[in-house]
Amino acid sequence: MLTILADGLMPLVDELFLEFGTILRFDGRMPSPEQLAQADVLLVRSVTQVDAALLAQAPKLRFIGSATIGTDHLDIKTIEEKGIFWTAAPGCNADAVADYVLSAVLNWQTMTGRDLPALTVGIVGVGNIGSRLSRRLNALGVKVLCCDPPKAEPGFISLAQMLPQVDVLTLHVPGGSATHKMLGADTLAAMKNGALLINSCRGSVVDNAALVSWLEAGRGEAVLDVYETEPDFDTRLLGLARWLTPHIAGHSIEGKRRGTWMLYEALCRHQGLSPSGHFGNWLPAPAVTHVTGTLAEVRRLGNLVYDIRDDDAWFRQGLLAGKTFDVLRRSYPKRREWGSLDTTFVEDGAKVWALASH
Ligand SMILES: NC(=O)C1=CN([C@@H]2O[C@H](COP(=O)(O)OP(=O)(O)OC[C@H]3O[C@@H](n4cnc5c(N)ncnc54)[C@H](O)[C@@H]3O)[C@@H](O)[C@H]2O)C=CC1
Ligand SMILES: O=C(O)C(=O)[C@H](O)COP(=O)(O)O
Repeated sequence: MLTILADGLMPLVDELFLEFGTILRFDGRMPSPEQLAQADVLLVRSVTQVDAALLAQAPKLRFIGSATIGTDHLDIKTIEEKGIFWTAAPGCNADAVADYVLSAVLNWQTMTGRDLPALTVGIVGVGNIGSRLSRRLNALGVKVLCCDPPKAEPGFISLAQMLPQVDVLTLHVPGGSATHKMLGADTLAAMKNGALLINSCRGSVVDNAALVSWLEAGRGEAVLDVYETEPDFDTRLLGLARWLTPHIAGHSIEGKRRGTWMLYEALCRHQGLSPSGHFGNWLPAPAVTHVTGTLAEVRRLGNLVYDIRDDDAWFRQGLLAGKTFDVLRRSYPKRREWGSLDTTFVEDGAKVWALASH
């Protein structure tokens, strides 16, 4: 029997992992030394740094699973040197992040009175999130430019080519040394005047000091979910950024459950077992059933499923009330994905399907 040590906010842990042994839960960013000393399996979120210091306290550890897309909180070199198996959950909450960015783009476009087909959006990092976003924006008739040098697909362009052309620049690259401060004073200066920068990947990708100067100079606008200083929050951004959220772009119910399910499947494989059941059993019922409408109503429906402005207001009010970044993340309201809508569209259903599916 295994001792499984899991982040207290991870859903479905008891339901899926009890068959493997005993479950211990931890709250906050770090498990206690006593818990680590007992753990055979460690299940974490992005807030737990799995580094040499943590591993030194966990001599029995054989399996590490992170219910996240990003892996920059895992010291993979040290984990592998110790012969510990590790895995993450690629794509688990990609739809939720695509919903987040779509809401930012559509509400910003309405607010600034720009014409949707005249908008050019640049996507940097065209993996699980970037490609879903590209499909949705294309379905709405928005011009999309893509930058992803590791993929180097035909038609993709460099960041330097993209910066002066786009009205919206949205970042979807992994964190880590290769993308550290990819957006700094020079790159920001190369963007169009009045452009919108969206960062929902990792805070380390944007140089915070350069961003603050760029915003103070009135050169452009920003929508931010992640911060270089996280979990500390630079309060100057409150008066400078258009919409701010506390690293919740991927926090849908579906995305979180999918993340735990992917770790469960990986532990089954690691133990030579077959998963019992399938993920569909754990999906919540559709949020809204049988919506009928036209493509013109996509915007209204989009805000019904997810409206970034509500999360911005909730975050600002929480900070004003003295709550910390981490406390707010822990109390994030329940949120569904576009895919939870059961829609029947009377006009151009194919386009709407592209928005709601991956
Ligand atoms: N704010 C939030 O709640 C969430 C944030 N994320 C972040 O978003 C990131 C992206 O997620 P996915 O799309 O699922 O990852 P992915 O691994 O599917 O795609 C990342 C893409 O970035 C590309 N890339 C790498 N270096 C690049 C560079 N220098 N320039 C341009 N492209 C580059 C890769 O080739 C790849 O296609 C994650 O690594 C994670 O850090 C993910 C989920 C939730
Ligand atoms: O998946 C990722 O990568 C993320 O950034 C997560 O969505 C962050 O969520 P938690 O670590 O709070 O689960």
